[in-house]
Amino acid sequence: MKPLYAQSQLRAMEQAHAHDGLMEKAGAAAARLASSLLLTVSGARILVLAGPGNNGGDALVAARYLRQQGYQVDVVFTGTYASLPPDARAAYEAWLADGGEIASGLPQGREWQLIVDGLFGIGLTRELDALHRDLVQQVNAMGVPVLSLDIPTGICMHTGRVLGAAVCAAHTLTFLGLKPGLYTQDGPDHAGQVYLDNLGLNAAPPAAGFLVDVPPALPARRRLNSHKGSHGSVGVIGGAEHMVGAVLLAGRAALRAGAGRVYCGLLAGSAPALDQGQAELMLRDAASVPQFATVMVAGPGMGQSDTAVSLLHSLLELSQLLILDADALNLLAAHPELQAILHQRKPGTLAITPHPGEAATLLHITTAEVQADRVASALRMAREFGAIVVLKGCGSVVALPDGRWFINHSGNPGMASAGMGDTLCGIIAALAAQEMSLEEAVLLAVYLHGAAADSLVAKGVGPVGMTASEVASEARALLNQWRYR
Ligand SMILES: NC(=O)C1=CN([C@@H]2O[C@H](COP(=O)(O)OP(=O)(O)OC[C@H]3O[C@@H](n4cnc5c(N)ncnc54)[C@H](O)[C@@H]3O)[C@@H](O)[C@H]2O)[C@@H](O)CC1
Ligand SMILES: [K+]
Repeated sequence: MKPLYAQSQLRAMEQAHAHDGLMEKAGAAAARLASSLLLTVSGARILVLAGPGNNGGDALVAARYLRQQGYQVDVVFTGTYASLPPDARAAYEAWLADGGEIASGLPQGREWQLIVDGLFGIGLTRELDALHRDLVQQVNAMGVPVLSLDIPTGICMHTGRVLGAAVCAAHTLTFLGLKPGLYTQDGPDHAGQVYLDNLGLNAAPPAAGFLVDVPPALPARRRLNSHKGSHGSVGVIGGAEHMVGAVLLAGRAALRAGAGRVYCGLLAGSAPALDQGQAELMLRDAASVPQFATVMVAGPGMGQSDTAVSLLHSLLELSQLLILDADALNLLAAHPELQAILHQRKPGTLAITPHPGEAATLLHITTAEVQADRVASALRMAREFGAIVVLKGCGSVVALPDGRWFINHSGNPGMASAGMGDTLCGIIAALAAQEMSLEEAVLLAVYLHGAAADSLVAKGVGPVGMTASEVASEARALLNQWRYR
């Protein structure tokens, strides 16, 4: 896992090393990356966009090095010399002293092989003004690869939100530390490939959060002398009329992620007695399922009937590890008496897995407000519900009641299809049933779920048409590969 930093921490790093020539190092690193990206184009022409702050300073340093290497470099500067911060002013002067020229608008009739975006970095505090919005839109329309410095201009470093308009970069060279906005919400669509240069600062402060970009803790290796009872029992409750499949998907995923036994409790009156496609699943009366299971999932296709409410009520009062999704979350939002029970549960025994719409219902705000700051929304739910939270979506956020948070770095848009959430719940439950803590199970399941989808894309199964069942099977393959090979 890699550390993610808040703006205040990055500022503190900058200030602690104010005399270490960080901007010079940042610009030099940018020039190195730019020329490596341009290897095949000798004498290429590069457009460098420099904004009104230190991000612009980085760009001006990069421009100078690139020009010295023989590239033809056009600089467009959108700030005013008199308002430049000192390092950026020095970079501006050095560029001119080196023979470089400055334009205030895009030169016409030129073609560039690369654009370096140094308009705004972590100092962007508000929506882009009309001038910058227009420039960003023109850049995006050119179809030329863009290297963004620190963060694509227009992306909020904390939230990944687009502030008015944002540069769509092919590459982002980020400095000192990774920013959450590169990895969630709209960040991943704009950042392209992300490279980190720590500018020689090896001692980093404690992280604000973490990027989950490698498999987190795995379940223990199985003892040879083990039996199905050694690998835990998962129960899944839901599946009201017309929604039986949601429970079966969760149950099947739990089997594939290694649960020793899986029980499914379906609420539908017309529910089958057997899963024809997965006879290993044990279908039982919903109310009886918790007595067989060490870990429970409730919510997939559960509906909002009185029976569902009373089942959920009794489940919340039991001591098993519990994962709530879908309708269980809607029920929780609609019934304050259910919420009251949550805080009586032992810490670390409840996980909730809302998508942004369900999160909005739980927090009584709009989906747009949830998405405006996904990390803050997830942390708020973790606190208010005393639960481990997975806020699903691009860059799923895992938040814990003690304030720790994580952004998941696996997955792809092929996962935006029905049943993926049910599969995730089943995987979480199976991992928790195999003696992982619920926190460990959630982190591994979220990463594994996305990694399985990525693996399918690499094999040509998706992103279009990838199914939740395929993801569950691929997750099984990866889990075995990571643990046993
Ligand atoms: N100071 C240092 O030591 C270092 C700074 N670095 C670079 O400096 C960047 C941060 O620099 P700054 O703090 O100067 O911030 P930026 O360069 O990101 O932008 C800040 C400037 O833009 C203005 N601004 C903010 N939002 C605006 C908007 N919507 N429309 C118009 N103007 C707006 C601010 O008033 C300020 O003048 C980093 O992202 C990184 O690229 C790196 O070189 C590392 C070292
Ligand atoms: K930038």
